[in-house]
This record gives sequence, C-alpha cells and structure tokens, in this order.
Amino acid sequence: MGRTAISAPEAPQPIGPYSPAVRDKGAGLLFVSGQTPIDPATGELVDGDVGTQTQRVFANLKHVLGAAGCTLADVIKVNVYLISMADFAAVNEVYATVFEAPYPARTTVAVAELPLGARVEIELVAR
Ligand SMILES: C=C(N)C(=O)O
Repeated sequence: MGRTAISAPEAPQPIGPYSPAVRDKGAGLLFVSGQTPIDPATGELVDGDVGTQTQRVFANLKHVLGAAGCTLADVIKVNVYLISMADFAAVNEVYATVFEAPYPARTTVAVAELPLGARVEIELVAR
C-alpha cells in the first residue's frame, strides 16, 4: 500500500474513520485531513468567532504537519470550507498571518454544514 498514516498526538484526535494525514511516498505528497476548530485539550470546539476558530484550525494543522516533519512553508494546496461566505473576510485576515507569498493554491467553498457545528474546516496538501 502506498499510504502511510501519520499520527499527530498533539492535534485533536480524528472524529471519524480517517487519519490525521497520509503520506504518499511515491508522489512525495502529504495529504492533511480537514481540521476543525477542536481544542485538543478538551476535545470540544473552541469558544469564539470564526477568526478564533480559524486560529485554532491552523494551530491544529501545524501540529499535524509537524508530526509529518513538515511546516506551513511546505503547503502547496489549501481547501477552505465555510458555512457562510459572510466569514470569508475574517478567515482571510487570519489566513494572511499564517502564510507568506508566494501563497499556496487555494479553493474556498461554503457548504451546508460542518462537523460538530464548526464554522470553518481547512484541509491541506504539502510536499
Ligand atoms: C473532520 C473531518 N476531517 C472529517 O470528519 O472528515
């Protein structure tokens, strides 16, 4: 199997049957599962607005990337899921503090719902 699961003890544990990240050795890519704003200390969503939620999501993503020996500088593609495009500007504000140009490619979509009632979920591809 070309799939190597990455476990990330400092990140929230998966809330379903998936791995925090999977490395594809052949392609040299790391696929990081969508992170929601779960506080790993409590296992619950952080209190606060979408900006606070986005900060928590990136903290979680950094833990998963770190467990795979990667950083945000290794990220090439980002998928952002929101429950409302009214949150787009607030998410971009946080996003611009965590990535530097040249920015990864990115897609942002609004969906009907996210797990646990989160306002934002973000997944990554890194190399
Ligand atoms: C939170 C997730 N990544 C999921 O449920 O797929």
